[in-house]
Formats: sequence, structure tokens, C-alpha cells
Amino acid sequence: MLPGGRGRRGQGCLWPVAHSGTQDMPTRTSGEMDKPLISRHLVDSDGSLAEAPREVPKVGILGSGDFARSLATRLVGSGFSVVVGSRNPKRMAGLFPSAAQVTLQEEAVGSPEVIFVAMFREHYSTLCGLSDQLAGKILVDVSNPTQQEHLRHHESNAEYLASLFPTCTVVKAFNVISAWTLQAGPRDGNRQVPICSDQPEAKRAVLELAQAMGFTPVDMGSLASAREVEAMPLRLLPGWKVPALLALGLFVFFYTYNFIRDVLQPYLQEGKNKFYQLPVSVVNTTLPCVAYVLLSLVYLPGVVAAALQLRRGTKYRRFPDWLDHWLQHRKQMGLLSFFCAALHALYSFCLPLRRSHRYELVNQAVKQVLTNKSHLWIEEEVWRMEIYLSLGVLALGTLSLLAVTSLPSIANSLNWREFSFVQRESAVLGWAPSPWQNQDDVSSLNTEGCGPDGGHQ
Ligand SMILES: NC(=O)C1=CN([C@@H]2O[C@H](COP(=O)(O)OP(=O)(O)OC[C@H]3O[C@@H](n4cnc5c(N)ncnc54)[C@H](OP(=O)(O)O)[C@@H]3O)[C@@H](O)[C@H]2O)C=CC1
Ligand SMILES: [Cu+2]
Repeated sequence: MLPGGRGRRGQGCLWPVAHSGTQDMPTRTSGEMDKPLISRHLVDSDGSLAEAPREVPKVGILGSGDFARSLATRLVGSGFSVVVGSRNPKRMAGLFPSAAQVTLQEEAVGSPEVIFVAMFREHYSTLCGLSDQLAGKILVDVSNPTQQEHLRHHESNAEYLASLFPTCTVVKAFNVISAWTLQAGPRDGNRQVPICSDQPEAKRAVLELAQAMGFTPVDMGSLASAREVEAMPLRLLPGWKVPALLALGLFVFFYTYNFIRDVLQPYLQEGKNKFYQLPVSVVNTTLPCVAYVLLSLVYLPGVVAAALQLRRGTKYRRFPDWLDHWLQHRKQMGLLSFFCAALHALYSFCLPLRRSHRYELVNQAVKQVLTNKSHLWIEEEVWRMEIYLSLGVLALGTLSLLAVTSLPSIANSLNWREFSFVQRESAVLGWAPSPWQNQDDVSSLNTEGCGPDGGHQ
């Protein structure tokens, strides 16, 4: 079991990998050579307790910058012995945890099997002098290219490092984790660490290292995926761009429409000044329209896909790309729909707070007095509003249930049947999940609870 890690019972733990052809293991007898450095089993096959880990695994870090410091802190905290290689160890030693050994680059790379290269790409070539000492070791490339660098270089940083050190095994990992997350621990921030390498054993070693540090490693395959892994931190909310632009476009469209209908037309035809309605009332009328349309766009691709499958007579053929993308964006559209509906509810609460509303009430009262009416009560109107409001609240409640259960952490705590039950039963459409639907889908309901005039006024 790894120190500080959540070692799996009865399962072999490979860290650190004993390289075939690694010479620096003279301390172990030949009988021990096939065992990993750390004790292999928590519980042996005969049920007796295995020996506790004795040797503290050593990890090397080249570079002494922000990332190196955070990494060293985290590794020491996870029970590893850390040796840092710097061009200027004296100056840097004070910045590292005291348990970490800070020394010259050539001294640091001697003993550890796994060495993190916490430097920028342009400085990789300065390590070429260490080629001989590095032979046979695992180099972990943590670098992140800038947008320009990513576009300029065809090969990934990790592949470039591998080309400089053909005798080493390069593993790409940890680039998506910020120095800050490393230091604070994986409690907050992203836990997932995508890892890729051409050598399965080396990848496995780094996978287990990440796990021992409390992260969730994700196997991304061979080093050819490094370019994709390096592009990850450059992307900003990738799945949200299209749905957010769509929501914005819908908002602009409906806002313009409502402005023309509720403000401009009364002004032009009757000379009424209703421009004060622009900040609250028109926005409040617009939000449910956006919510409705987004919601129908959550359902529509499912129907289109079903129709397509029926027409093709099979479900084992790929959907066209546009439909595929649309299907993949349903969750975001559903959540944006929920967001608009929630905003609409808030705005609706604020309607009676407005000064214009108070003036209108008083004016109406005065009018009533002048016409000598004492009691104004239209039964039908009263009932209608009560029902609108009740349906609106119910609809928003259901929509929030769908939104909440679609969040990964909550969806993961439900099994597939529970998930589809919540999603289906709460959906007033009675829409059944189908094979193309993924677990992350938010399906929704068809009522939003708006008055026919949309504005609850
Ligand atoms: N900071 C972050 O949050 C993250 C950083 N990364 C990646 O980690 C790597 C290091 O980043 P970071 O620690 O922030 O950078 P820094 O600038 O803080 O550190 C870079 C280190 O590289 C070392 N180095 C070795 N050779 C040279 C050289 N010839 N010229 C200059 N420096 C050299 C230096 O250490 P010394 O002087 O001791 O030799 C220096 O401390 C980068 O590739 C970055 O993309 C990845 C994810 C997050
Ligand atoms: Cu409403």
C-alpha cells in the first residue's frame, strides 16, 4: 500500500516500477527483485497481515519554481521522500518543506525512479547534460503551453521531452492541476488528473502516485494524447459555449420582441410612456420565453434521434454530427433553462416592490373612489392568478429537482434506475429515457407557470 494513499486491498501495488534494465537496485537480494519496493499486499492470500511498508519511495523534481514547491509539499505530505534538483540549491532550499532534500540537478536525479520535470519547455534542452543519469527513468512532464505555444508547436511538450530523452519513459500528467490546488490538497478544485504515456508500466506508476496524493487519475492512453491533455487547461468551460451563446441569442431576440410589443407599440400608437418597464418588466417577460425554448431544445433532439432511428430501422448507426453535438449539449441547455426560470421567479417577487406598481395601485384606488365603487373583486381573475402561481412554483420545484439530480456528484450517488425514475417521473412530458440518452441528461417539464401575459402584473 502506498504511504498516505488509499491502497486497494489484496491488489498489487506497482509503485515504484522496477524497470527491466534498471541497475540501481543493489540493496535488494535477487529473491526480492521481483517484488516492488513497497510491500505488495495489505493482506496476503493466506489472510495474514503483510509487512508494513518500510522503504519510503523517493520522487525527484527538477526545477524549484511555484509548481515544484507545491508538488514537493504535497508529496512530502503524502508520505514520499522528495529530492529537488535546482541550478541554485542553496538559494532555493529555504522555500521547500524541510523534509525535502534540495540539491544540484545532477545529484537529484541519481536515485529516484520517477522524476517530475517542473520546468518550461524552452528549458528542457538544458537538461541534456543529464541524459546518462536519466537513462531508464520515468520523466513526468507537467508543463502547460500557452495558447500561442500550443498553436506554434505541432508536437506536444511531452513528445518533445521524449524526443530529447529517448532512453527515458515520458508520462504526461498533473498539468491540469494548479500549483495552488496541489498545495491546498484535492479538497477543492478539480480532482481529476489525466495521464498518458506510451509505456503502460510507467503510466501505472504515475497513476498510483496521483492516487496516493489524493487525486483521481484518468488514463488518457498513449503519449499521442498529450497534445489533447495539454489543450485542456486552455479551454474555458468547453461544453457551455454553444448553449450559453444560444441562451444569449434567444434572450436578445425575445427581449427585442417584448420591447416592441409592450413598450414601443403603446408609445407609437397611444403615446403611452412605458419605457420604465425596460429594466424589470420586459426582462421578466423575456426570461420564461428563453426558459421554454431552451427546455424544448432539450427534448427535441431526443425526438429527432428517435425518428431517425425509426426511419433507419436500426439504432446501431452513428447520428449525424450536428445531432450528436446537440444531444451532448442537452444538459447545459437544461441547466440554463433552470437558471432562466429561477431568475424569472426572483424577478416576479420583485414586481410588487416597484414604485410604479405602488402608484398604479393608488391610482386605481382613486379611480374607484371617483366612480364610487367600493369593492373590486373579480372571482375568475383571482382564481386564475392563484393557479398560475401555484403551477409556477411547482414547475420551478420540479425543474430544480431535475437540475440538482443532473449534477455529477448527485447523479453518481443514484443508480441508473433511480436516476431515470427521478428524471422521468418529474418530467410532465412523460418522456422515457432511451438508449442514446446519457446519465447526465437533464430532462424537464413542460409547464413553467406563467400567466398568459407572461408578466404576473
Ligand atoms: N504554476 C502552476 O500553477 C502550474 C505550472 N505548470 C507547469 O509547471 C512548469 C513549471 O512552472 P512554474 O513552477 O510555475 O514555473 P517557475 O518559473 O516558477 O519555475 C520554473 C523553474 O524551472 C527551473 N529551470 C531549470 N532550468 C532553467 C532555465 N534554463 N531557465 C529558467 N528556469 C530554469 C528553475 O528552477 P532552478 O532555478 O531551481 O533550476 C525554475 O524555478 C511549467 O512547465 C508549467 O507550465 C503546470 C500546471 C500548473
Ligand atoms: Cu411566470
